[in-house]
Amino acid sequence: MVTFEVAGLADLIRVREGHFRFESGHHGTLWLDLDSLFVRPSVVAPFARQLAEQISEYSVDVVCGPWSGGAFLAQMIAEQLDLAFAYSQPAEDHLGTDQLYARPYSIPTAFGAHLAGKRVAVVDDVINAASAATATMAALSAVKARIVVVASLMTLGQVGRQRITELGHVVETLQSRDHTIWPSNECPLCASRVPLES
Ligand SMILES: O=P(O)(O)OC[C@H]1O[C@H](OP(=O)(O)OP(=O)(O)O)[C@H](O)[C@@H]1O
Repeated sequence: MVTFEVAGLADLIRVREGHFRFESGHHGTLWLDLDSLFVRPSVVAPFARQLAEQISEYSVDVVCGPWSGGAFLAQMIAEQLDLAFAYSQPAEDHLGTDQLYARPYSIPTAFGAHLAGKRVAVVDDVINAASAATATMAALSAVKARIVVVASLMTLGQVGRQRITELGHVVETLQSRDHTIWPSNECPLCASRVPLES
């Protein structure tokens, strides 16, 4: 079942069980309600501080996260380490399909202009399939930034973490939770005709 390594973080995140399709196009059984995580920044701040400590080992210039949860966390960590901040934004379309990793992200021009040659930490509140994190990494590469670490408060399962590792990057996290995800054509819930949750 669940192993939460950092006391208290679990209490901030409500988990729903069911049959879900994620931004990556994968299907899986857990949906984390992250919308309320940043309602009170002072509650998340101790966890952000702990992740900031891990990131500080990598001589980072800029902390960058995908909009929106990753960006909120990136801004907190950038402030705590007195570093620059940037965020990536997802394309408006490319939602709700089973095609894997189809949603591109981009860096807003005002932030991208300062990223060439900089050492960047990519942070996300949660890494599941790593759709947001790896699309952010591609967007950072497009503006010639150098990714030196990828970090999250929590990783779910192995698929996303493995994808980042295969791209040659280190993942730092505070805690991990089991989660199995599948491409839609391998999803046992689809095979059992369990409807997707909205
Ligand atoms: O590793 P992944 O499979 O990409 O999943 C993790 C992403 O999902 C959540 O974002 P969400 O899509 O819910 O958008 P939000 O941050 O705007 O709530 C979370 O904030 C991560 O960015």
